[in-house]
Amino acid sequence: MKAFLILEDGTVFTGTSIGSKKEIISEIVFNTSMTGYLEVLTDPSYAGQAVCMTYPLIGNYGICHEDQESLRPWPDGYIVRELSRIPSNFRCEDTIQNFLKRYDIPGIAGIDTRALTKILREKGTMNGMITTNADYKLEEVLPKLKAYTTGRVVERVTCEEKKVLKGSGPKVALMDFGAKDNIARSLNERGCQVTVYPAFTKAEEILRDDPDGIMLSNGPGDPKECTSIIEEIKKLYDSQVPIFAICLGHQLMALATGADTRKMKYGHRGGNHPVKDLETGRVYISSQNHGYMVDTDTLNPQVAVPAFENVNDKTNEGLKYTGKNIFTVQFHPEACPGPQDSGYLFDRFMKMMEVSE
Ligand SMILES: N[C@@H](CCC(=O)O)C(=O)O
Repeated sequence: MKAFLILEDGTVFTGTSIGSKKEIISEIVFNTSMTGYLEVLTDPSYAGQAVCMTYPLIGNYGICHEDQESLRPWPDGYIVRELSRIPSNFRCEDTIQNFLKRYDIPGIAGIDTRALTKILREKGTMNGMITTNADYKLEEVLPKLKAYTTGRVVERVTCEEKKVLKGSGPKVALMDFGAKDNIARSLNERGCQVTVYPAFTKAEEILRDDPDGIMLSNGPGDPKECTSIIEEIKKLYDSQVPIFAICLGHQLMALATGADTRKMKYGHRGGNHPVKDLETGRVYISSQNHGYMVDTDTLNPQVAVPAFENVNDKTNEGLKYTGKNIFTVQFHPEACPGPQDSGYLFDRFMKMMEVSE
């Protein structure tokens, strides 16, 4: 069956329908990772977006549930050049096709994903529609695409109840704004006892549990939509508990302490983004997935200073908080998929918790 991807600028791609036949409108973004499509699909930060994989063959090693970053796939839609019909891998338990169908996620295959990516890079991220309805009327679709906004998405992806994961070491409170499982895993591997809290938990409740450290997770959407969460993060900042934050967590901490964030032209999503540690000058290759960034012009150096910078476009990739045991990164040190270069940042967090004992 044919499917159509209609972009806000009027471009239409015709391909083959994959997954569900449902019609969706979403923000269209691209990810340049060459592998790890399952981790991308199950990364809650993609909620509210339809993701185009630029690698031309997707699905060839199938779905292995153990590799998932959360319980389900989250994108509104999925866009690929070629979908492997017969995955080959001894760990394979399912196909992308079935996986998308099971969760009612529509997609489109067989389109020129390079052409699509070039449009998004030149004009910036835009909204689009994936539909199997060949009788669509462009003049009716385009105003809908222009009017569409992602809105609040953290509430869709956060856990419902607080849960304690095994461990005997330092107690870490992990705020789940849409956390990838590998964040808790990276902490567990270092012996931490991780307690995962729903995104809207009050700071008082977290602090009452007396954590040794607080971890603010990644998550979907525009950080400025998270107004009530930002209020709680202000209180966490005022406590003396060491804090480490990733991606959305990094943006929320910046907003909570008076800095501003803004939307990037087309964001960073992929497994090979070079980031420079501004203290040592060393460059690490990082996994990234973000469409917003902290505007360093709005930083008050008495509150926070840049700690990492993207080597490609010089955008901010991390902050160190002045006089505080707090540091935050825009990239994903837990990787998955991606290079393990920056995994040492979890060790730094462990040291921060030791020092503050
Ligand atoms: N939703 C935010 C953060 C992404 C994340 O935490 O992975 C952004 O796109 O910039």
